[in-house]
Amino acid sequence: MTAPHAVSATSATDPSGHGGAAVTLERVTKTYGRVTALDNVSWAFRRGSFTAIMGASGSGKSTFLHCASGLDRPTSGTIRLGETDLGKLKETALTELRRDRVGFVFQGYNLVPSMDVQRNITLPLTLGGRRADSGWLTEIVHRVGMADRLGTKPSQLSGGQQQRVAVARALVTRPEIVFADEPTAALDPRTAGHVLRLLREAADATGQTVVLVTHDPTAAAWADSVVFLSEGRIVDELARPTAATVLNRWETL
Ligand SMILES: Nc1ncnc2c1ncn2[C@@H]1O[C@H](COP(=O)(O)OP(=O)(O)OP(=O)(O)O)[C@@H](O)[C@H]1O
Repeated sequence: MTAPHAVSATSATDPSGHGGAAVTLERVTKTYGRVTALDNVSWAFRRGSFTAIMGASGSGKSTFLHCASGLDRPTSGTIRLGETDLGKLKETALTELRRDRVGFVFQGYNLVPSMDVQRNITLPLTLGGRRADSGWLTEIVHRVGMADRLGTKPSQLSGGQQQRVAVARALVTRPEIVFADEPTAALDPRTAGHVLRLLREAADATGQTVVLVTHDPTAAAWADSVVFLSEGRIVDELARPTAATVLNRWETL
């Protein structure tokens, strides 16, 4: 499956300031001992945009995603989700923010084996003591094509089906932003295309902001723009990417 031409943004930055940004990083640095994994990074993800993050192994992609999503705290700098300064939140509040306002999709699906598809999808709501909005639940279950598998356990699903359940789980709280870390790395190209289409739809149909970490130029081509990391810094941005232009830019970095 090939990616459609990117449809909306030509830039992930927000020229109007923080008001239009889902997540803003200001001079964010993350060090591990002597290693500087993120080096004074500033960036804003415009609401409703779909951005791919690319870079060589060790360039800081996972660190970027973990800091931007509140999974980890930077050594210095400021990260805001909307107007909320993550650095000002205590651990419990940060956990609740991640559960209620952020969606995550990982390479390994991370479904709970003992729970059926429906319970896996609604888990973030259950953990937050909330009930599913039945209209929204029905919509996302149909969107990911799992309406007839709600009683199935993850072990009875293919990798692509499990990842579609994980996407539904990421969307069930209507998060402001969805972070996806190599979500298609274990999938064949056609199945990967199905999963990427779901992320594209999340941005286009529901205005969610999507940030995708990937090594794959074909996957990156589903995004509105590609941000390139090298040695912990943002070194380039490519708008309206195609697999060919991503590959070309990658080779000339
Ligand atoms: N927990 C950690 N402890 C020490 N060093 C770390 C830790 N996490 C990351 N690093 C280092 O920080 C740098 C950036 O790592 P990061 O995992 O963010 O890169 P990446 O671009 O996601 O790599 P890959 O594509 O291989 O997953 C690397 O030099 C890595 O060794």
